[in-house]
Amino acid sequence: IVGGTDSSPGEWPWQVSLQVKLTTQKHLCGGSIISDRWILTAAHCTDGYESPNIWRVYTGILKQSEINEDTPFFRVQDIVIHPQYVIAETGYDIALMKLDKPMNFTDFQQPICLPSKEEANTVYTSCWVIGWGYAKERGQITDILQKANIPLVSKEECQSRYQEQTINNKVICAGYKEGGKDACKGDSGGPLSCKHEQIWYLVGITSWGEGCARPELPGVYTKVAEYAEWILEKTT
Ligand SMILES: Cc1c(O)cccc1C(=O)Nc1cccc2ccc(C(=N)N)cc12
Repeated sequence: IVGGTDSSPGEWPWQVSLQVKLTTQKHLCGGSIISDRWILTAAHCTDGYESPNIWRVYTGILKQSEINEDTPFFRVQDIVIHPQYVIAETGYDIALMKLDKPMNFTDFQQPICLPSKEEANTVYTSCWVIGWGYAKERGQITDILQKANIPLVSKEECQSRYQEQTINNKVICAGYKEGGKDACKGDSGGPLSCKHEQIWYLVGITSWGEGCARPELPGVYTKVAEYAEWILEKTT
């Protein structure tokens, strides 16, 4: 996250760190808890890492430095990638990870609400992007989970900024005209969480953007409400 601030323990209990263990282990992406066995993330996070066995899901974590050989994690039993996904910029950047066993919900790990298809045109006024991703374009993974509140941007404004891509109703854009606050590499797959009538909803999944936090170049997020049926079909 560029231009963010440190999160507090338990502030974003649905946020997970998705890590890959090969010869070494590293944080690759964020993700969101949506039930006791399912994590929602971005399909592009699995590019080149399609095998469920190499993934480790860390829940209830605030700092990456909390993670060591003794830190408990969930294994991944199954990865479900949207069938129409090709690359982030052309959409359908959504994937599900099924955990090897159900998690117990606590103050530090619990699900976020999915918006329904009917709520696809709700006007959200308080949205936050969260993650351990780069704090600048040529950056690195941060230790403490970062948060930044970002205003949503209309589809028309977003399309005018990205002439080479198609900005349709299945994505949602967020950013400041002057830049400065945005998601970045390593935040992918994480939530764009919006509070509406005292309830938090998973409105977007961090997907792509030209650079990070550049003026007039908003972040592009998979619009979760457009995939409510697909998610229910795959997880029930
Ligand atoms: C290509 C690239 C890097 O190599 C390093 C950092 C950023 C980039 C880049 O252009 N964009 C990005 C690459 C990977 C994931 C990204 C996620 C969000 C955003 C966003 N602005 N909301 C930009 C991303």
